[in-house]
Amino acid sequence: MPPSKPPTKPPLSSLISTHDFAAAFPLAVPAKTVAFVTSAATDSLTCAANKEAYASITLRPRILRDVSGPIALSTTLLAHPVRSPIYAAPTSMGRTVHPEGEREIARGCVAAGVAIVVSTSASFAVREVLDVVGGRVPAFFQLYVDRDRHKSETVLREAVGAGVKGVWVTVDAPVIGKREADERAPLDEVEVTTPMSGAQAVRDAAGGGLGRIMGKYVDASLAWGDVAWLRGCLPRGMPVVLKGIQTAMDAVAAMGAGVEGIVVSNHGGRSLDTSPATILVLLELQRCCPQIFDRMEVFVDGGIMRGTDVFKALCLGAKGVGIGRGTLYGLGYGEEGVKKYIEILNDELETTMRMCGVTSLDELHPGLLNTRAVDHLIPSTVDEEHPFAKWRPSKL
Ligand SMILES: Cc1cc2nc3c(=O)[nH]c(=O)nc-3n(C[C@H](O)[C@H](O)[C@H](O)COP(=O)(O)O)c2cc1C
Ligand SMILES: CCCCC(=O)C(=O)O
Repeated sequence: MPPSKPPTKPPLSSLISTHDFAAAFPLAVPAKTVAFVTSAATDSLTCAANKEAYASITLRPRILRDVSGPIALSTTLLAHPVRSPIYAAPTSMGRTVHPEGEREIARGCVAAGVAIVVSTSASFAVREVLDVVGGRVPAFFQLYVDRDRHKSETVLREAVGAGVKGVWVTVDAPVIGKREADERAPLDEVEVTTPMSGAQAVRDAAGGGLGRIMGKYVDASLAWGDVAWLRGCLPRGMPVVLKGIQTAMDAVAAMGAGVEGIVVSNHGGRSLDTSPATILVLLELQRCCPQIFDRMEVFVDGGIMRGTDVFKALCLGAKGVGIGRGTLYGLGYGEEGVKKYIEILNDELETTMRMCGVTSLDELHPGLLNTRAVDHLIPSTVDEEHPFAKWRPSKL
């Protein structure tokens, strides 16, 4: 028998859903890249829960409301106009997927008219990515704070100088999560450098985990008081967003710290396994601290695979919806793939809106959802009366 030919990736024209992109990804990139991108922390329960929780919330479609007119998906993110609330969440080391990495993601975002968030651990310097953007869509900078704060200050100066519209500080990864598939996959298949963090991909005694090795610079001492330090590094008026809020208590604390936005995120389940699905955290914020939605922009990411998922997040108050792995699945097909991935979600969102009797984003509200199946999972208060807030370890 002749050796069987390795399967080749299907043509872009044949992909019609985000699931098609996810299935094609392993055929488009090296095995190490698949392990790095698709892996999640320990048992991947949160990664799965992010998706499953969307399925547990059902829609309450309204009928006979003349939805023949155009659908308006355009909105603003931190006051910057975009064609859709969907944006490219920050993802590191884009060159593991495509030689042009984040620059190619940027081209896809420009073509789709959506915002991009550039990671500190991008494969290109922030200016090289923003050169591609050319001011045509808003670009934000995701900051991992370096243990050497001078390095962070330099990177922030470069990001501001390059023209980013805000800084998103990641707060759900004081250390990088334990991703076993990434740890096990040999490191020698990919060449990785991250110019802004200056990290080197060198295997160590713990394994070949790209995320862990490249994330060693991240400062675990980061604390609430550092919001003032960050403000001091930025020009007046530059928005600050905390990425990785997972409880109403911290959402309220973020409001108290005076930031302009938060991202409800668990890093796509890559940080702490068994942390709650992000759509449930969004529901918790609606129940426990609805005032925050008037004071800050609330974004969400994690597990979004369908227009109905986007719709549910927007109904629960999200101003924007981030796509992490999906952007990289699209990147497997270059700029066109990124654009198509976003447009598939836009099309599905439009269909969902018409079916639910609405034609513009400002008509979305929680009443279009039935959350009964998950209500028992939602903590109901943020104050000290809450049993979790009172809980202390009985044995120290
Ligand atoms: C390969 C990969 C790299 C990532 N790198 C970063 C990063 O550098 N900074 C960050 O804040 N989040 C990072 N994330 C997390 C994403 O911003 C986002 O929170 C997450 O992927 C959303 O979940 P989803 O993949 O299910 O869409 C990364 C995610 C992936 C999959
Ligand atoms: C560079 C550190 C890790 C990047 C990251 O955030 C991720 O892989 O999820």
